[in-house]
Amino acid sequence: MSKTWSVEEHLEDILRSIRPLDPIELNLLDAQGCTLVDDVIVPAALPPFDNSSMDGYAVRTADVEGASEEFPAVLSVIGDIAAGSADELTVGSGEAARIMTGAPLPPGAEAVVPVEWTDGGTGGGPADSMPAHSDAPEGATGQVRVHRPVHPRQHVRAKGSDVKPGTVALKAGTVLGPAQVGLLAAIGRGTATVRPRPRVVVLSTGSELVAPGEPLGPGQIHDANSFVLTAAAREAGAIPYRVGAVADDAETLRATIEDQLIRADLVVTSGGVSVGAYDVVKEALSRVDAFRGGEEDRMDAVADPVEFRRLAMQPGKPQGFGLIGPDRTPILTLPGNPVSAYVSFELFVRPALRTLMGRQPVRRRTVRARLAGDDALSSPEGKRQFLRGDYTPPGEEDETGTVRAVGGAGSHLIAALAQANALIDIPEKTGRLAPGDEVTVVPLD
Ligand SMILES: Nc1nc2c(c(=O)[nH]1)N[C@H]1C(S)=C(S)[C@@H](COP(=O)(O)OP(=O)(O)OC[C@H]3O[C@@H](n4cnc5c(N)ncnc54)[C@H](O)[C@@H]3O)O[C@H]1N2
Ligand code: MOO
Repeated sequence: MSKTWSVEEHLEDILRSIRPLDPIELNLLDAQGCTLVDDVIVPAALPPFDNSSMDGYAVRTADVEGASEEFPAVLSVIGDIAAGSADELTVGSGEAARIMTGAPLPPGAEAVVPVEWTDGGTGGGPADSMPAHSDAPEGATGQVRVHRPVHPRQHVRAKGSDVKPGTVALKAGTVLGPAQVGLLAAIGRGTATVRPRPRVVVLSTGSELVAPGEPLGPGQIHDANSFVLTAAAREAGAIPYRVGAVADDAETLRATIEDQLIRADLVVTSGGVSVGAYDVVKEALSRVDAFRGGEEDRMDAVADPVEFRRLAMQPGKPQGFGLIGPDRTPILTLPGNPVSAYVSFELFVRPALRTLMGRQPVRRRTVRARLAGDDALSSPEGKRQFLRGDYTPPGEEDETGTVRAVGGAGSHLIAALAQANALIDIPEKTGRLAPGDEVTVVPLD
């Protein structure tokens, strides 16, 4: 009998064979969710110039010293400085320029008085706001009464106070989320050099499979796996291509996979890897010359056929992995039982995708939790079991969270899988778990 692999051995073997995808330059929004390859250096100061943080009046501080509502400082308004303005206004002694948030601080001015600390040029009490320029163009002229003093640089955002030129804006390895995309845009970068999202071809196999939405004939079931695997691949950050279910015919399957290789950085199949007479994935891919890709690649193909293995794991015992075709595209062949396929995705495909994307860590985090519920759990000794769980994180009174098993161990139980938010990871040597025992949990968030 051939060797039984542990979960870790199988995963290590996969990760050893997979390299991050070559970097490409993408437009900013296309780079969202991708990993930066190099440090991004700030080209110029941000903000690029001293500017106002308030709508108000740019003044010299000496002119408003000691100002109060009772004894206001009266200044001549010399004009408007709107955001985006390139006007050359200089604020002299006894003068103020009406200034908008984000507008460059004019030469001569040292601080900004918010409009609420003035009469807004009306000659009345404290202003709430400025009248729209289009309605009251005279607001940029005349006099303004200032009711409070300001200190130097008050309400001024200094040039470079956000980032300075030559500093690192984002480090290599950063995943570009909305805020990081925003920073790159702010420093003027229209593109980013990142690891692209991997393209994943997802195939399910089985002559019993019918697409959802189509009626079932005798002995048929709806194809769930290609949907769950496509959705999981997308959630992991990949670009999935779902190929409809392929019937149990080795030549059709081989030809379908070969056709798909052109758009695949990784191929995932489900079903057909067990020991039955119609286990077509095994039949199609264990032939050493299955994907020659040309005479010159023959030796590669011989050296690396897809290897089918038995894992000490439940669900997910039968697995296959290899590198196929001229580009040695990784292929993971997952078992057909829907829960087995999904758990296998989480344990093996997701880390492979994260490796292709250059993302760390490649594995999901684990937490410790206490087993909730009234019943003890049994687990097959010698096999690592992944039960579906409903995990509640630690609360105010509870330092370790709790987890309750949902559904049974059966790998056909799709409804329970849909209720779960975690996997309960039970080691090979554990045969029984009682309520209150501590267990390892893999939250699926
Ligand atoms: N004699 C043995 N039989 C089986 C063994 C074994 O060791 N000895 N292992 C069992 C285990 S464990 C698993 S897991 C399955 C894996 O079988 P396959 O990968 O060959 O999968 P299939 O036979 O194609 O399908 C299994 C099961 O899942 C249903 N299925 C398949 N694809 C889909 C899909 N896309 N959507 C929904 N359901 C799907 C299929 O109808 C079968 O019921 O083998 C055991 N047998
Ligand atoms: O491994 Mo099977 O996946 O136990 O149902």
